[in-house]
Amino acid sequence: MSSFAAEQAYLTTLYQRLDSLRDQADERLKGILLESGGTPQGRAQREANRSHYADQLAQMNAVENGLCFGRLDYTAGETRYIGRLGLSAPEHDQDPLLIDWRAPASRAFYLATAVSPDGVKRRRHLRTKGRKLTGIDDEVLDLEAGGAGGREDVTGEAALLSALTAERTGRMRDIVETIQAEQDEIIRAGLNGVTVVQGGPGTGKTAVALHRAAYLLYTYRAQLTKQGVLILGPNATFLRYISQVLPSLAETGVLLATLGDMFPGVRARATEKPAIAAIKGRLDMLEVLRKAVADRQAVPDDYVEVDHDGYPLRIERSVLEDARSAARRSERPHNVARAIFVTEAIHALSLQIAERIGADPLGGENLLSAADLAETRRELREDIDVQRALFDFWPVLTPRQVLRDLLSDADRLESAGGDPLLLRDRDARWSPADVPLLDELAELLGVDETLQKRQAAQERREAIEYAEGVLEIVEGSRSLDFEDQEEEILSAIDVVDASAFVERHEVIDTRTAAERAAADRTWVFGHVIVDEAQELSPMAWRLLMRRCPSRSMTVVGDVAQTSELTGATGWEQVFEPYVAQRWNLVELTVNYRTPAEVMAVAADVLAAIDAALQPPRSVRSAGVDPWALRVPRVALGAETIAAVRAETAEVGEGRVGVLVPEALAEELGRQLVEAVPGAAVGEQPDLLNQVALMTVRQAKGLEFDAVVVVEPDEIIAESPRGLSDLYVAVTRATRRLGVLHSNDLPKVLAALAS
Ligand SMILES: Nc1ncnc2c1ncn2[C@@H]1O[C@H](COP(=O)(O)OP(=O)(O)OP(=O)(O)O)[C@@H](O)[C@H]1O
Repeated sequence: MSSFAAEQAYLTTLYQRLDSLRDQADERLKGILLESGGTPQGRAQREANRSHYADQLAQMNAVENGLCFGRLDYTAGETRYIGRLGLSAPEHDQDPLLIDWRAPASRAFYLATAVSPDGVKRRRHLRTKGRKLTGIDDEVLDLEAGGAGGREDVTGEAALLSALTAERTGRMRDIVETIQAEQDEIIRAGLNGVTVVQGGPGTGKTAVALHRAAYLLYTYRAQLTKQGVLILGPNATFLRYISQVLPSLAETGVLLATLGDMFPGVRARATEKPAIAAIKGRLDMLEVLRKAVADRQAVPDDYVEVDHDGYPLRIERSVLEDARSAARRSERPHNVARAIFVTEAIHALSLQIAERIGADPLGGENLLSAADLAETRRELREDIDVQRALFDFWPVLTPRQVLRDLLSDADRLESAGGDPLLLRDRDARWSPADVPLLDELAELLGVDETLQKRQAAQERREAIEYAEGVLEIVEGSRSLDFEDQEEEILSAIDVVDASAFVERHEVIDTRTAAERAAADRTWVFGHVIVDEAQELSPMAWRLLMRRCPSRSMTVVGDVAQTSELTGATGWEQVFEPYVAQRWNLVELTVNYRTPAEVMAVAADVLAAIDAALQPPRSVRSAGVDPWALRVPRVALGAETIAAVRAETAEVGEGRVGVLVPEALAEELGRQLVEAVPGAAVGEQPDLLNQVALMTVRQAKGLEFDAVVVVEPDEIIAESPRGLSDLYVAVTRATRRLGVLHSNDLPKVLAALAS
């Protein structure tokens, strides 16, 4: 049999095995779905089994394409097949049919080279379409057996180049078939500690981050399935761009989010001026927020008077000041310390009343007993007017309320020491830079647990009430009157039955850790991965560190691409405050995206950002020179359309990205859509369209077969980090780069001027 036929036969065996395992899981799942009743534990176990088989099925469905992509032949005669999933043989004592790419036994597939073959004689890449084998690429690694050939710095060169030159689709693909050695090292690093991956554009940072998530979930499954893994990306368009990678690797338990999603209940998507976002991102905001909360703990100029028990009761400033000092001294969050404030104030007021009504007319000791005083305190506590007055001086606050009030009220802002530039409309939508502020406020305010407990008790009471109603219908008996106190409920009804009923009917939480984490501000993740990490502000880092007290993190980024004004220009400044020196820096040096011709242009821009920075080395040339075209300003729209048409013709099914200055985005977008219906423009362009026009900020992390950069000098001028923006823009291309300009070409692009 030819080796092609033999490999096809093996693939067929693998798919048959996959089908049979899938049928088994399907049968079991159906069986479970038919079961009902049982004890609460039994139901919980059933739910666990259900989700186990459902996950298995989802995984097996996900790996249908590219199930097996590699084979290793060892000098000792052994052969291993590598794939997206491990497949055991039908007989338990036989070797596995397929080894998961993440298993230690697969490692040689990514690392073995002719110089250090690690016992591997031949690495074979299998190319497939559906269940059919379409091609085989072999690398002989045993120098004595036949010589290596090809390049020493990449593994699986043919397969790699075919992946890199493939047309883009608007969605990132997994790279599991061609992970390179320097990437593999990072993907398989241990779970603990902070790993910072610094790498130039196109070095595979995003790819590495995603494959690392898949690796960690495979290797530390029990721990991470419970706690979940968070991947934080720069914006929603980017998250959509990467959204297919983990499912194609059969992993779904990861929360993909932007900073704007990190405060449950808020979807912060509003855009704002970079300068405003920068103010919000600086650590000075901490003091402003502290002051804003303290300002809510106000006292009257003199006193307030309320009606208590038919008499006027004066609440003096000094009473409130003392109560406030006691509450502040506790250093508890505002809503938690409120109980102290109220207790202290009530105590002082009760003494005031005692003075009035218990004074001995003969000048002796106060006539009120301790019990009388306690009764007075109870009455004060229950007096709605007193409650209201105290609420005004120490209200229960929510983060949204405090931040909205602060940012929309010039007096509050000034009093808190906030920059007047922050002032905005009261009904303005939340922006991503607001989220760390909301989170910080949530910490400063805390949650009044008595309130929370009361709410939980109330919910349970309602459930019992409902259960009791159901039992009542069943028994055709008594009606009940519920009081506020739970104890009273306990004595009033046969709670054992009703609460047992509630328990039995409580919904078992079937959400994954990722889903539960998304709804819980205080969720602590097992691992946090941050992409485009250079953009995060110091305030945003504080939020993230709270979500990851174990500091088990992978942070990928490029300090030369920083756009945000409070973004990082060095990694020390980010991590020093949290982990001192205990973080690990690794670098990626090879650019897989951008061909050498384009990278030569980018290198000049990089040199202008910082002469000490080295551009990553391109792994290939495209054979096409980047172009620049000077056009009259009035013809910019028409010329952009013409360039888009020309580039579209060049890239076949591939994608064309038009990157424009912020100030021109709307107008050029409008003209483009008129001429090229379906072109993606606006705040969240749909990358599945063949042509997309956006600002550089939106294009962070994305790539296109052809990129047209419009008015580069304006891109530079728009921001103090304009050169970094231009660097990002020119490095988005996988094949072709063009520049349209009506003004002079910026000096950094002089190489294009010929
Ligand atoms: N080992 C690999 N095999 C195949 N393709 C790869 C490999 N590494 C990277 N790529 C491809 O190179 C391109 C760039 O990768 P990626 O987007 O992860 O880079 P990046 O470092 O995050 O870039 P940027 O900083 O510009 O956002 C992607 O299309 C990715 O699929």
